[in-house]
Amino acid sequence: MNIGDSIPWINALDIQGYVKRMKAFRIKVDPFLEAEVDEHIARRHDHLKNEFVPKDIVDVLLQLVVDPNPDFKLSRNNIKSITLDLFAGGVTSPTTIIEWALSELLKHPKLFKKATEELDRVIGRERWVEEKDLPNLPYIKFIIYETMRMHPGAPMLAPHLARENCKIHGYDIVQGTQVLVNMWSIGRDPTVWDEPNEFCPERFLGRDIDVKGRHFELLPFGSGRRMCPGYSLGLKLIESGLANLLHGFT
Ligand code: HEM
Repeated sequence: MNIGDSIPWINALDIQGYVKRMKAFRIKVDPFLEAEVDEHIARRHDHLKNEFVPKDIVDVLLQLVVDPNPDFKLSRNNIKSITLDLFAGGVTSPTTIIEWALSELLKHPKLFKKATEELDRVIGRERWVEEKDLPNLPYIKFIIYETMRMHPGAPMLAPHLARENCKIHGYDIVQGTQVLVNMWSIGRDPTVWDEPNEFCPERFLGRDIDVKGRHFELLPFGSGRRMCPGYSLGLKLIESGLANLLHGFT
């Protein structure tokens, strides 16, 4: 967390050095994003005589730039920012969860064995795990749910803003207040979870809980209209990444 977000007069001091690091990162990553956008524009021009068929998200975003009657206008900076957002969401979040899952499994060899037994039974030793196999690997899914309960990728989700005055648990929340949902402490709350500090994927067995934002005790992707739009892709990346690592290595 950036302390300056909560105590605005401290913000200018940048005491954690986030703004400095962000600016350094921008200098590093901007040439890459510029090159991507240029390359896509060039490819678009090459196809100008034939009908251009967008191949990826940058093509789609560029379409919005040239659209004569857009619902909203995108700038080059917007395209670069959205692309960077997708990299951050699509790469760092899933890999963090996979690392936590591996860390827990290394501490719990019995669970590790149970996971590899499921893989041997469902997939066999002759091939890798594919996307179509994922619905048949419930134990892998429970490991991931349990990992996200104890180690949510975004422990405070993203900051939200109260659009109107409201009351939560007897507290008055004034319109315009920044609201943070502490997913980390909900995931460790003993009134919600039995033995919350124990890593136990079996707790999900036979329970109707998923991570789609419907069960407020487990919201690693948030909930409602600002919920993570990449949750389905994110889950598949984690499930297939973890399953293949467990399947291929000891
Ligand atoms: C395991 C992986 C992921 C986790 C744990 C995760 C988690 C989250 C969380 C907690 C939020 C904020 C939700 C809220 O405050 O209510 C969020 C927002 C977002 N996520 Fe993800 N995410 C993951 C994967 C992805 C992927 C794969 C993408 C895209 C390729 C993505 C793109 C986004 C974007 C664009 C937002 C902002 C949405 C908005 O503000 O309206 N995420 N994510």
